[in-house]
Amino acid sequence: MITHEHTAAPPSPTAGQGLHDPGWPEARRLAHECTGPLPPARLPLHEAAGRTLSRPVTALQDLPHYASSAMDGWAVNGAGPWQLVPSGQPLAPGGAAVIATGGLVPQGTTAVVRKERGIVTDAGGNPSLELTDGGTGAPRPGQDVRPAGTEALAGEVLVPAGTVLNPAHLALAAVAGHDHLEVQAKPVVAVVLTGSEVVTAGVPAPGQVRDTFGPQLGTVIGQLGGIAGQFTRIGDSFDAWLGALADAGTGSNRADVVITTGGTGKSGTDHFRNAVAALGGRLLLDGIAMRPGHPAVLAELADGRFAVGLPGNPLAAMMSLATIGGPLLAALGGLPLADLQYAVSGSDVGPDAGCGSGPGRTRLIPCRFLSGLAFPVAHTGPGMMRGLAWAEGIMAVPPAGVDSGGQVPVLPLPWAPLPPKSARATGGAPWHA
Ligand SMILES: Nc1nc2c(c(=O)[nH]1)N[C@H]1C(S)=C(S)[C@@H](COP(=O)(O)OP(=O)(O)OC[C@H]3O[C@@H](n4cnc5c(N)ncnc54)[C@H](O)[C@@H]3O)O[C@H]1N2
Ligand code: MOO
Repeated sequence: MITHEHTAAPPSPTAGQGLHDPGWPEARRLAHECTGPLPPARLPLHEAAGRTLSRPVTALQDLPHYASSAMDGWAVNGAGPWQLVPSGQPLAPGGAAVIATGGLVPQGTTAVVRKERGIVTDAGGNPSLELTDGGTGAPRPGQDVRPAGTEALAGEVLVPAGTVLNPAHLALAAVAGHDHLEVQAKPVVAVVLTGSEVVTAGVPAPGQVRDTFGPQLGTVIGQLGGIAGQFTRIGDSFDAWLGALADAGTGSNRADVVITTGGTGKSGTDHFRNAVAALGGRLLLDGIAMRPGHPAVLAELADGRFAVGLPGNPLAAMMSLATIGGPLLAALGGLPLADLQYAVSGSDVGPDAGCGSGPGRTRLIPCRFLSGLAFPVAHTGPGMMRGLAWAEGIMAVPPAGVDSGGQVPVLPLPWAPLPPKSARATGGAPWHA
C-alpha cells in the first residue's frame, strides 16, 4: 500500500558527514554508546510485570498496618469467662467481642479465642463467653492475634531498584500501598516502510514484492527490548520520505526511535540521508563494513529521535537491525551491550574480498548448530528470508574468514537464545580483522 506519494527534487546531497564505514564490532559499540538510558517511566502496577524497577518499593506504613485476628472467634481481654460486648468497642478486662479472621482487634485485646474453643451462654440477656473445655486461665497473650508490623516496618525497602518485577513483587507493592511504580523505560519505536513496489497481501505480480517487514518487525522490536509504535507505509518519493520521517513518532504517537526500511542506497530514489539532512539531523553511522547490510545508517534527528535506516533487502535489513538496532534499543532501555558469544565453526569460510580497494567486511550468516559446531544455512542471499527462518543463530565471520574448527562470534536470534555453550563453544576468542 502506498500513501503520501508526491514527487519533488531532493535537496542537495548530505554534505560533509565525513564518516567511514566502521567495522562490525565498532558499529555495534557505536550504536550502543551514542545514547544513555531513557528516564524512568511511571507505570500502573498491572503494566509493570517484567520491567526493571528504577526506584525501590518501600512500605508506606507498617505491614500489616493494624493488629488483626488470625482466626474467627472472639477478641478477649484477660481470663474468662468474659462478658460479651458489641464489636468495635474497647475491651475492658473480662470483656470479649465477636471477631472474624483479619478483623481489627479492639483496643484492650490480649488474645483471640477461636470459635471452636468457646461457647456463649446467655443468662437473662447478659451473654457471656466460656471456654468449651471449662478452662478459666487467660489464653496466652497474643494468641491468634497478628500484630502490626510483623511483615515490614514503615519505610522498609521491600523491593530494591534493579529488580526485574515478577507478579508477586507487584502484589507486594499493592499491599504496601503503591498504585504506580517507577521502572526503566523501554524505547518506543515507530516504523516507516517504504517502497512503491511493496504489497501487503496476496501473491505479488512481477515487479511487486510482498512486504517482509510488516509481519515480523513489531515482534522483533519487542524481542529487542523496544515497544513497537506506529507503522506507516510510503512510496519512494522524497516528499513522502520527508513527511514520514518528520511525523513518525511525534505528537500522540511519540517514539524514541524511527526505523525505516529501504532507501539506504545512493541512487536518486534512495532518500534516507537527504531526508535526515533536510530535517536538520546528523548521521552517526553511515554504512557498516558488513554484508549483507552494508548500507545501514544510524542518525539522530534534531528533536532527539534516533533514525535507523535498514536496507530494503530483507535479510540485509534484519542483519542491520541485529547489529545496530539491538544495541541502540538496549542502551535506551538501560541494558548493557550484549557480550559476543563464540562457537566453533563447522565450515571453512574464506576471507572477504572487500569492495574494490576497501577493507574486507564481516559476513553475517544465519547458521545452525550440529554436533556442537556452527554451520551456515542455505538460502542466505541478501533478499532471502528462507535461511533465517530455520536458523538458530547468526555467525559473524570476521573479514579474515574462519577455518573449520576455529572460533567464530555468534549472535542469538531476537526470538531464541543460542544453544547452551556446551553445545557450541569452548570459550571466547579475540576479534581478529
Ligand atoms: N549500485 C549499487 N546498487 C546497490 C548497492 C550498491 O552498493 N550499489 N547496494 C545494494 C545493497 S547491498 C543493498 S542492501 C540495497 C539497499 O537498498 P535500499 O536500502 O536502497 O532499498 P531499496 O532500493 O528500496 O530496496 C532494495 C530491495 O529491497 C526490496 N524491499 C524493499 N522493501 C521491502 C519489503 N518491505 N519487503 C520485501 N522487500 C523489500 C526492494 O523491492 C528491493 O528489491 O541496494 C543494493 N543496490
Ligand atoms: O546490504 Mo545488501 O545486502 O548487502 O543486500
